Amino acid sequence: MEEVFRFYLHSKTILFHKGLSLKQSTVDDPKSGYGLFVSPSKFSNEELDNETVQLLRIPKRCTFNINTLLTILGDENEFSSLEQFQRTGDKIKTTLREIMTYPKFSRFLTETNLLILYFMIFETIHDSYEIPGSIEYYLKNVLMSIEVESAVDSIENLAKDYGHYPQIFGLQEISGLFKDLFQEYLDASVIKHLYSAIISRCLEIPEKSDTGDYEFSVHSTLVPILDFANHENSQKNAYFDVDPSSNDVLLLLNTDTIRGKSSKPREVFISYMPTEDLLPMLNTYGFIPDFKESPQFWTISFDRGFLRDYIGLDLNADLRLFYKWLRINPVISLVKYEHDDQIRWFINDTTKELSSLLLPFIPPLDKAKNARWVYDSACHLTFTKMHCLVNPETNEHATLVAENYHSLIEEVELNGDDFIDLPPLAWSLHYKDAESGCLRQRHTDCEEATSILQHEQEQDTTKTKLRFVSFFRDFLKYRKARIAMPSSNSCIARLLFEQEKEIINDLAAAIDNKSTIFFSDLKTALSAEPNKFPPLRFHNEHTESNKNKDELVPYFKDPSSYNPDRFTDFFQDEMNQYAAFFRDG
Ligand SMILES: C[S@@+](CC[C@H](N)C(=O)[O-])C[C@H]1O[C@@H](n2cnc3c(N)ncnc32)[C@H](O)[C@@H]1O
Repeated sequence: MEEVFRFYLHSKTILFHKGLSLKQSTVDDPKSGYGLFVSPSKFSNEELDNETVQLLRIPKRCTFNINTLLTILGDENEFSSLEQFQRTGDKIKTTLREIMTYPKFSRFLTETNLLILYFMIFETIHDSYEIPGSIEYYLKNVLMSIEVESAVDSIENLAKDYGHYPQIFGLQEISGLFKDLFQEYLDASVIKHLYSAIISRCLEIPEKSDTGDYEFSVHSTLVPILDFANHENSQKNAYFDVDPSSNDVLLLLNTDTIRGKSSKPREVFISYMPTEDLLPMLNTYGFIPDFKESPQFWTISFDRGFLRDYIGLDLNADLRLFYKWLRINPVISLVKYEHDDQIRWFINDTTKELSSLLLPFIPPLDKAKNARWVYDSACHLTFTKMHCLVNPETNEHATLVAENYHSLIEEVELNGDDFIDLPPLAWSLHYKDAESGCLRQRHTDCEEATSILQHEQEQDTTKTKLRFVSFFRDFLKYRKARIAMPSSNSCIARLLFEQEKEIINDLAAAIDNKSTIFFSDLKTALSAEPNKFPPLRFHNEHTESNKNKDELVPYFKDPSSYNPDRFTDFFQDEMNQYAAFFRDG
């Protein structure tokens, strides 16, 4: 890699500070590879008087993002002849046109994926077609030559144990897409290598727009040489920025990190992720940073099968169906934190999403006499009733309408999606009316339920959390057994399993020893927030469980004899609320 450094240094396209060099990283992790270094003695006193000093200036035309690639490929001067320029251009156009016809392609259209797609095309055609020199050099000597491993390398096996993590599931889908598109031309290992090399080196680089005064857009970009800077939040001494006058990318060193220090070379560190969310870091960069002083996060995604089979709650249907109908993301944030000289994992109950996850754990009303939530296994008849009232002309075919709703609901309940895209008319909430104190029941969505129950949630927080902790302890036991025999022994899988075991052991011990489990009980402010939760998983081609057909409610029950008042005191309100759905349907 030193040769690559020398190549760019001598090419004079990129401006280097004379104190900058490339060496093996000082980070004690076999994944750390090469890193950038500065020699403090090479900085003048004048430079050290400033807050920052420029280590690299990389002109926009030397970087690779979707816009710069189009500019390079559209420039005839980048090719040896007009004929070569046209030949390559035509080949790329036809290849892209074919790829666009791939049925699932639009689902994966992100800037990073397009960038990967272009480089895969370059790798496929570079033996027979001319590729502009700057692209070919970077592809051959950087992307294809570096050592890299990300979760995509062992994704098929990882997905067996972690497929319920949306990030792993998503990676499996995208890796399947690139495999489908390029397996005829490239080895599976090359496809994975190129994918990992690009995602681990891409940076979100701002670019000043030509139009607005201070308008910037951000692009997923590969930046030669800057992409050798390693991540270390606790020793971060540099950052990248853009020169708004030229859109050149700059690497800037904070001079206080070298001022008055020994003349020994120091590694340059930037931050890939200011708040360390460990699964995305492992997925993208293939390593998990050591815990220093800042909190680290992990978002647990509950196994959908565990939710389906869990019997510890007094629900008359499974927890998976509850979360699906109410569109609740079955995930919970955890935080690794140092408290009383102990570093361990806590449940991060500072997120607003937790109240939705806890909805099914709110204790029953009146000492268990009244279930809090009731599932209506004949809810297709509520759908039918509303449908026929909104569309009176369908009344005479009510049985047929019921039959249709029955099959639709059966399908959406059993598919692999995390949510059901229908009005939430399957679960009925039982609650005490805040004003009258009377018992009421109604169908609600998650927001409505959270707001209705806010008062009770506050009163019953301790009981609700206790019920959740009991569920969570069972979940930890289930996961411990589940990952006892990992289905992959790749390096990434080992890191992932070790990390999950650490989490399970910490939290199981805390629960068993009655130590603090919830972060809020530490009575201290959390200095960082976790990243946004991963999206709900969408996997409707897959059937999750095969319920015994005998268990299913027959659809032929006479719709006219069905009385929805058994489940709601607000039938008319609900019908008005969802009328548009039934009218459209
Ligand atoms: C943008 S590249 C940085 C240059 C890279 N070290 C190389 O040799 O090409 C990102 C990769 O560097 C490694 N890396 C960066 N920071 C690291 C750290 N703190 N610990 C371990 N590996 C790190 C990971 O392999 C990551 O995927």
